[in-house]
Order: sequence, then C-alpha cells, then structure tokens
Amino acid sequence: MSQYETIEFERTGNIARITLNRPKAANGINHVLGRELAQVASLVADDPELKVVTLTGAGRFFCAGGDLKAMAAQESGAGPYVKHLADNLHEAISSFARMEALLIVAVNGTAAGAGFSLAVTGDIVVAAESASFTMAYTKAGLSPDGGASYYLPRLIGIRRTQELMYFNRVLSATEALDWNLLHRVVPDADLPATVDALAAQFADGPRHSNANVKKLLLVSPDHTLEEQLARESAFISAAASSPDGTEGIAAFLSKRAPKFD
Ligand SMILES: CC(C)(COP(=O)(O)OP(=O)(O)OC[C@H]1O[C@@H](n2cnc3c(N)ncnc32)[C@H](O)[C@@H]1OP(=O)(O)O)[C@@H](O)C(=O)NCCC(=O)NCCSC(=O)/C=C1/CC=CC=CO1
Repeated sequence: MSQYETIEFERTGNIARITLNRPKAANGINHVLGRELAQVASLVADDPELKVVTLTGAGRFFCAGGDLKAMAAQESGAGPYVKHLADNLHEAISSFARMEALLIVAVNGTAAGAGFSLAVTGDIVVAAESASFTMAYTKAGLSPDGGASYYLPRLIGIRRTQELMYFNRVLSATEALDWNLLHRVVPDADLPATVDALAAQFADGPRHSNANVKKLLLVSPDHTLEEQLARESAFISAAASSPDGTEGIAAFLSKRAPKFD
C-alpha cells in the first residue's frame, strides 16, 4: 500500500515515478496533495542514487491546479488555505529544481493554473497530443504561483507570458510545443512508452554531467557572462576528473559506447 493518499510513488533502481492521484478532482491540489507533493519531492531530491524522476497525472488530467472546491469551502476566506497550498507547492518546485536527478514531466491531459506551472518546471517535458495548457489564475480572480512568473518569461518571453496570464488563452499540445514550452508531443497512446524510454536513456546517462547542465541553466539568466564562464570552467574541470568524465573520454578513444555508473 502507498504511503501517500493522493500520490502514487514508485522507485525502481535509479528511476522514481510520481503520479498525482486525485483523478475525480482533476488532480487538483488540495492541502493533502500539496503536502504530499512537498514530501515526495524532498525525498527524491535527497536521494543520491536517483538519476531520473518522472511526474504525471492519473486519469484524463495532468493537474487542474489549486482545488477551487476546497478553497470555496473555507468558511473564513480562502487566503490562509491558499497560502498553505502555495508554500507546499513552492517547496516541491524548489526541491525539483535543485535536485541533481532530472525531472521528466509527462503531461497526460489538461494542465491548468498551478498544474501548468508545475508542468513547465520539468527538465524534460513531454505531452500527449490531447493535452492542453491554460494559466486560468486570473479567470478565477487569483494570480500566478508555482514559479510561473519565473519560468514563463524565461521560456517564452514577456508578451507570450502576458497572453497566457491576462487572456487565459488555452494552448493545445502542438501550440505549446511551438511556443517552446515542451520538448516533444506524442500520440496519447505512446506517452507512457516514450517517457519510459526517456527515463531509461537518462538512467544510463552521466548523472554528474546532466546535473551540471541543470545547475548551469537554472542560474544562467541571473548571471553575467563572466560569472557564468567561471561557473562553467569550475564544473567542466571537475567533470573531466570525475568517473563520468574519465569513462566518457575513454569510451570515445576506444570507439565504444560509454558505460556510466
Ligand atoms: C479546463 C478544466 C481543467 C477541465 O474541463 P473539462 O475537461 O470540461 O472537465 P470538468 O468537467 O470541468 O472537470 C472535471 C471535474 O474536475 C473538477 N475540477 C476541475 N478543475 C478543478 C479545480 N481546479 N478544483 C476542483 N475541482 C476541479 C470539476 O469540477 C469536475 O468535477 P465535477 O464534475 O464533480 O464538478 C476545467 O475543469 C477548469 O477550467 N478547471 C478550473 C481550472 C482552474 O481555474 N484552476 C485553478 C487555477 S488557480 C490555481 O491553480 C491556484 C493555486 C493556489 C496555490 C497553490 C497551489 C495551487 O494552485
């Protein structure tokens, strides 16, 4: 039996799989899901063996964002409840962003509000053809959270971010791909196999090198060229003497595929 009420969690070798599991509520984030997501994100972020974490939703939704029914049920106003949700969601997003393992997000259906924000935090983001994306926050009289105001301007620029946040435009998966929000769109039936293949590919890959890429890209927009050059230099020189670097270079010279730990 799962240790979580609203999340399925499975770990096989160096791959962990997280599934948001409130399908009857469109995998909306209530206080339990928010808390459990923060817990599971911290668990995977602290696991030094993991190379890949996958994240998807059960049923026909990826995640419809904050649970609006639970918000409406708060007798003395939804503010404190939403603060609690946002704190947990933000803890989870920060853990995913800082962890060395790669986060592969499989967007299996609608991603709305905080569900959209969560989806784009992935290092690799793959969507089913039928998936759709909408910010939805201002339509519900709320404002963005989940890092949307951080990631979206960096990914798609201010004008497109405004289009999503002010107009609540709904993007199809193909449009989201064209807008640089995703890496791949695949037929719905192929999503699980595609994600498994990507997870296996990165599970065989160089953990340290991929973690360096992740760390470099996360801070890049806030650094000067010289700061970033200094960081690149420190990272690549450490990588060159690491087991991954030693194996990668040796494999090239002996004309064979590298075998990373
Ligand atoms: C576009 C939709 C997501 C899907 O539309 P559709 O396919 O037509 O399906 P529906 O019939 O509308 O929905 C299926 C059932 O799911 C329930 N549901 C959907 N979204 C939510 C939700 N956000 N909260 C609670 N329940 C939800 C829906 O009522 C149906 O159940 P019943 O048949 O029993 O009624 C569409 O549903 C939609 O637009 N949903 C709202 C999207 C939205 O506004 N999301 C919230 C944005 S704000 C936000 O995310 C904020 C926070 C705050 C802080 C921290 C953390 C999280 O989020």
